[in-house]
Order: sequence, then structure tokens, then C-alpha cells
Amino acid sequence: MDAFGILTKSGTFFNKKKFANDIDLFDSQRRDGAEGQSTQLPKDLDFFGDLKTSADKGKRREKPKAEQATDEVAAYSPPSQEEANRMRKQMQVNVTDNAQPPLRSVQELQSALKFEKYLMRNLSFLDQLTPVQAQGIPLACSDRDVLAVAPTGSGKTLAYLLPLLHTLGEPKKEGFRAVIVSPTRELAQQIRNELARVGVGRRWRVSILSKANQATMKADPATRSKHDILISTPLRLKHAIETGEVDLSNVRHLILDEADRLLEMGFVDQVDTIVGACSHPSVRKSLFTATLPASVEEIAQNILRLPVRMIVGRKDAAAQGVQQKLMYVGREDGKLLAVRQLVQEGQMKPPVLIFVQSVERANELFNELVYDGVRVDVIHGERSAAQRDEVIKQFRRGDVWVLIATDVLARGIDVQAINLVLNYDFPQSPASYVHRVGRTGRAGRIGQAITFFTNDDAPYLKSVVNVMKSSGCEVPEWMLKLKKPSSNQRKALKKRPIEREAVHEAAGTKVGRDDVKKHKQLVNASKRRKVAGESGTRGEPSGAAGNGSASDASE
Ligand SMILES: Nc1ncnc2c1ncn2[C@@H]1O[C@H](COP(=O)(O)OP(=O)(O)OP(=O)(O)O)[C@@H](O)[C@H]1O
Repeated sequence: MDAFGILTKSGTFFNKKKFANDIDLFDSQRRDGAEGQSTQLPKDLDFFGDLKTSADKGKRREKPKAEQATDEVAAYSPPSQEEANRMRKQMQVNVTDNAQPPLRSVQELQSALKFEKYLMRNLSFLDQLTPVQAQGIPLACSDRDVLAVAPTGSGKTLAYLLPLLHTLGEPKKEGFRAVIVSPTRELAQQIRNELARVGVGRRWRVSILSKANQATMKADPATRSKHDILISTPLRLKHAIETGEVDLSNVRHLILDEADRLLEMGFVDQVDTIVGACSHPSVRKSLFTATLPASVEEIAQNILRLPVRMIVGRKDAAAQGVQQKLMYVGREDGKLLAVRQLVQEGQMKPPVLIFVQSVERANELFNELVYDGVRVDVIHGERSAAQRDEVIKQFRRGDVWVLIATDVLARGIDVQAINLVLNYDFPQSPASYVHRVGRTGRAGRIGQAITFFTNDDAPYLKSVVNVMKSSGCEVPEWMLKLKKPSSNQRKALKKRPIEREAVHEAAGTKVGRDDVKKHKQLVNASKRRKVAGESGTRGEPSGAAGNGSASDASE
């Protein structure tokens, strides 16, 4: 059904003329077969469904211009301490260690850090480094654990992938040497695609842990040694560790993407198992995130060894390119009317991502909008993996104009063209708000975010208002004077308007007793260390056998 030029039953009209440029954009993407830079699917998959880069074909290639250009490496002179500080100030970068100065340009990856030519060639699409890359890459290339917090859409993925490929050097048949953990399958796939893009020219063997390759590794342990990098969601990886299907004892780099989410209840027990399994004495751990509540930071610091902490911009603020609005809709039933109004007014300029709080809510809204003639689809944890993949593909291609999602899509997913994020249901926490609205306004673009609120949401407004204010948005004076929700109100939010389970549904897991226990243990361990004057984190890991296992830390 065509979303454009359709008069809907509620009198809603998608104006095809008005969105002509957008239609052209998608049509030309389809013509070129492009799916957005970072999301192109890898061209070759090996027998695991894993990634093979073009070098695997053994073809001779013409040397591209970009590669020729990197034959001559410019001389590098490091910035003085004063200049480094000036650069940091300009980029709004705060770092706890001055040792590694930020880079001034993409070229300095080669001149200062000795990045190899194949990597430089693959980076020819970058004009300049973002702040998290300019400071984060030299840090991650040094021999330190890193805790990095930077806004949504600011290029954190390359900030950890580039140092990873650079320090791994070349593929070796020694088994997994790097593990990247992501809270969702969708994000894991996106990370793999980004690796495909920047890893071209080396025979990197990248594997996303799945039922299929778990079975292969179980049946034929020799295949385990053929891999370099493993990407996984925590639950699957924990299971594979416990059943002996993967061996992480040779891992030198452990990266937690969306780290604060991974250290929340629901995941922390799984992550603890993973950290413990990465038992090599020289394993380096990096945590990347856009939000870091203080309580989670304590846990993060517990699993790191002498970490460098880097904050870009204001912690827990939304990205600057997101224009944020709050919209009062009265009661629950006002939401649908408001959506139709937005469509009518032409404010729902596709592509649009709508967040709701649960699977049921997603399906309900889908049924309403699909009858309105909107080209809409829905994604949540109860759809099959294949369906989810297909929906995302269609959304990226522009075949789906409005995508309704639970928080399964709130983190990490990079669809550059998203014009509007609509919080149909009020987010459960400031962090959830920041990540949801961060699906737009990425990589320096401008995007819109609208958050509906009802009378029932009023007590919780303050937390979102605070995020908006610290991101530089104008908010009405009366909202700034609102009281903070009480702890009982905060607890109640998690249950309203219906049982809100979407967050844990993202990983197919729920908060269990083990999680609650682990969480308490980690927080207590952190407190004890503070009392003992160890300033948390910056001490040695307290895990048995020095492996930094978070669970051991508290024992
Ligand atoms: N130096 C750069 N110049 C221009 N675009 C870039 C640069 N680095 C990364 N990008 C692009 O910016 C987009 C956002 O990057 P990425 O997904 O890594 O953001 P992120 O910080 O991880 O966001 P989130 O917190 O939402 O996960 C991607 O499309 C990526 O290709």
C-alpha cells in the first residue's frame, strides 16, 4: 500500500508532493543498491555466515587513489600539552589522563599511530575525526582500559573498531582474540557491517555468535581457531561459555558497546561470566556508551583496570543535533489523535521511528496505522530474527516509512536518514530517553524528537526536561519548576501504563534473582573499596587469578 497520496479513514493525508525529495532519496538508494553507509551488508559470507573480506578472493586489484595517497606519510609533531588541552576544550572532551594527546586529523592515524595502509584506504570516506575518535583512538591504542562516554551518533563504533583492528595487526589462526558484546542482535549485526567496511583488505574472520555457528564449533572444535573477532549478545555468549562451545582465554580485547545497558540488571550476571572467561592476563577492556548513570559507573569501574575515563560533551545529555519537543496529549486515547494530527500537519516527515513501551502496544498501534494507509511496520522481541532483519532492511531502504519499535531498537541502531523520533509512550528513564531520541540527529545531522505526555506522565516529566535543558533545548519555565518524582513514583513508572517489559525483552531475558544478587554484590564491592580509600576503580581488578571477574570482586 502506498503511504503517499492516500486519504486515510481518519482524514489523514500523506502528501506525496511535499515529500518528493525524500522519495527520490530512497529511489536513488534503491537504484544504487545502497543501504546507507554504515549498514551495507557484507558481500561475502563464509560457511559460518561469517564475514570474508575481499582479500579472501585473492584477486589482484588496481591500487586505488586513496592508497597511493597514503604511500607518503606526513611527518608528525605531537601537540604541546597546551595545544592538546586547547583542542580538548574545543571538542568538549574531558579525560582523566593526559598521556595521549588527541589527533588533529584523519591523516594523523597514520603519521602518529602508524595505522596501516589498508585501514587508511578504507577510511577515505572520513573527512575528519569526531571528538570521541580524535581522543578515544589514541587512548584505545595505548595499553589502557578505557571508559568512554560520548553522545549518540558521534562515531563511537569506529572509535573502538579502528584501534581494535590496528592493535590486532593481522588475522591469526589462534582463536578469538577480540570480543565485542552488544545488548541486541540488531546492533551486533550493525557492528559486523561496520567491521566489514573498515576491514577490507585483510582476511579478518569475524563471527556473530548464533545457534548455527555454536553448533559448528561444538561439532568441530578445530573451527574455533579460525576466528579473530567474536560479536555477541550477552545471553548467547554466556551460554556458549558455559557449554564450552567458545573459549575466550586468548582474548586480548573485550569491548562492551552500550556498556551502561550491559551493566544493568538483566544483563550484569551474563556480562560477569563473559568478563571472567576473558582470562588472559593482558586482556584490555573498553566500555563505550552514550549514558552512564552514577550507579552503573561504579560497576563499570569495578571491572576495569586503571582505566582512562573520557567524557565527550555533557554526560547523559541528548545529542546536539536533536531538536526536542514535549507534547501534551491529555490521556492515553489522545495519543492516536495526536499522531493523526501530526501526519495531517506534515510533521511526520518519513522516515519516522515511533517508540512504545511494550509488544502489545506496538501491535495495537501498528493495527491502527496500517488501516490509516501509512506504510508502517513493527519491530519487537516477539518477532522472529528473520522478520526483524527484514523489517530493518526495509526501513533502511525506505520501503517502510514509519517503524514502530519497543526499546529493542532504542540503542545503537544507525539509520542516518531518520527525520523524526516519536516517543508515543513516555520513556522509562532519562537514559532510555537519550538513546531513543538519539536515533535521529546522527553524525552531525539535524533531527526532530517529539515526546507525548499525558496527565499520568506529569510526575515524570522533570527527568526528561532536565535532559532537554542540558542538551541546550528551550523548555518552558513551569516545567523547570516541576518536582522530581519520588522513589515510589519512579518505581510506579516501570509498571505504567501497562506492564513495561520492553527493556529486557530486547535481550530475550528478564531480571532474575541472580541478576539482583550480582548487582548488589558489585555495588557493595565498589562501596567497600571506596571506604578503603582505593578510589574505586583505579585500583587493580579484584577478580580471582587477576582476571577482573566482576563476580570475584565482591568475594
Ligand atoms: N568521522 C566521521 N565523520 C562522519 N561520519 C562518521 C564519522 N565517524 C562515524 N561516522 C558515522 O556516524 C554515524 C554514527 O556513528 P555510530 O553509530 O558509531 O555512533 P555512536 O556514537 O555509536 O551512536 P550510539 O550511541 O547511538 O550507538 C555512522 O553512520 C557512522 O558511519
